[in-house]
Amino acid sequence: MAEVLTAEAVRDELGGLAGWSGDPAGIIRTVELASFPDAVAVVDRVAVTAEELDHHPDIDIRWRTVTFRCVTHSAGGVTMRDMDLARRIDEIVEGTR
Ligand SMILES: C[C@H](O)[C@H](O)[C@H]1CNC2=NC(N)=NC(=O)C2=N1
Repeated sequence: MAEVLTAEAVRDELGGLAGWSGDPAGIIRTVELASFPDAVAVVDRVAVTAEELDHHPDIDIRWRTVTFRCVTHSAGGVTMRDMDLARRIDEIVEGTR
């Protein structure tokens, strides 16, 4: 099972993930899309990737603002699987804009 990262390791990893913040309890990024359908489309693409990875973010949609939170629930904290998922979410968001 993936190991929970230390606070220092999370800080280091977040240095390479623009727009993400957080700590070993979870990392989050909020993005604003052009419209509600665009926001839902991003979430739909993230859903496909999450199924591929068998790793799923917590997602909050408010009109055209989407917040993704990544934490490995089974491990009780943030692991490298969350960093990998965050990078994949970034690719999807940037590809939608
Ligand atoms: C059986 C399956 O691997 C697990 O239930 C997965 C699914 N997706 C998951 N996603 C996240 N973020 N944390 C988990 O612990 C998790 N567990």
